[in-house]
Amino acid sequence: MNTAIAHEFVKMHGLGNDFVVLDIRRSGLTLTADAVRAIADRRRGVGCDQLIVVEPPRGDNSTAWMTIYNPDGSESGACGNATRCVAWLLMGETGADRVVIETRAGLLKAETRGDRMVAVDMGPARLDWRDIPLAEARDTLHLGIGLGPLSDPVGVSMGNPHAVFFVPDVADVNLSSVGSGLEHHPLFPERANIEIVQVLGPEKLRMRVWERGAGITQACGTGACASLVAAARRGLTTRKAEVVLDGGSLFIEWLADDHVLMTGPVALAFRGTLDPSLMA
Ligand SMILES: N[C@@H](CCC[C@H](N)C(=O)O)C(=O)O
Repeated sequence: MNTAIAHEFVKMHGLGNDFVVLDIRRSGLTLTADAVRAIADRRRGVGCDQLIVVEPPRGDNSTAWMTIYNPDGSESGACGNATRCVAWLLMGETGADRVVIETRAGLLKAETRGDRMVAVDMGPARLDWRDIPLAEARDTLHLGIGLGPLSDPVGVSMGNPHAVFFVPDVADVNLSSVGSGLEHHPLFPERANIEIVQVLGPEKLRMRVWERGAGITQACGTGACASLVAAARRGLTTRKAEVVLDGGSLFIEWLADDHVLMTGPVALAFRGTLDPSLMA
């Protein structure tokens, strides 16, 4: 471990879902959960919704491995907005217009769609209760749980767990008061990301999110994918929709092979150097 070295980072976001991106492909840094929490702290660290570590590829078919940490120090298998950001950085390095990134959710293929727009194949939506995972066998189309005004979500795994609740109007739900209770519901042994979704039309959804390990964020890429899959499964939309989040829109398509394609913007805010004390 080389925690004494000051590490350079890039601060990026996708629709206001913000990330500290640490490229350790040459430095070989090992991060503790305490270091993740310190870097993600918005007052004493840099501050972010997720800390993203770019590592050397583990297989032959990708450019890099990406590890995703939430600000509470926990690790997630997937992050849609960060995948676009990291893909954009890696494509910028080589000048290529496509790249493959390895994650715990598998190999994710990304390609540029013009100026700071990136499309990522987020892999297949997984709908079996064991994949989410749930604590017991249930029909993932009707999980049958609820809290306050929210009831009966759809369960979807995009490499991370999601519970999608449909509501008449997202503005009427106090997400801060129900988010944590649903994230920690006993049905979700690995906790869950919680989406509330309003159907605006057959190809348009409005979504707000309470992210596992992070709380309310302005956008969640995997949450947008899970919401479109849940809406299409319930017959509320077609398999393609614009998902309007607090931070802006993502364009999601659930392809015939069950893979979910996500297209949206990336933004680079600044570059900086982490003080070694944050990693001690
Ligand atoms: N912001 C993300 C999801 C980040 C991980 C999530 N909080 C989890 O714990 O699964 C996205 O854009 O998908």
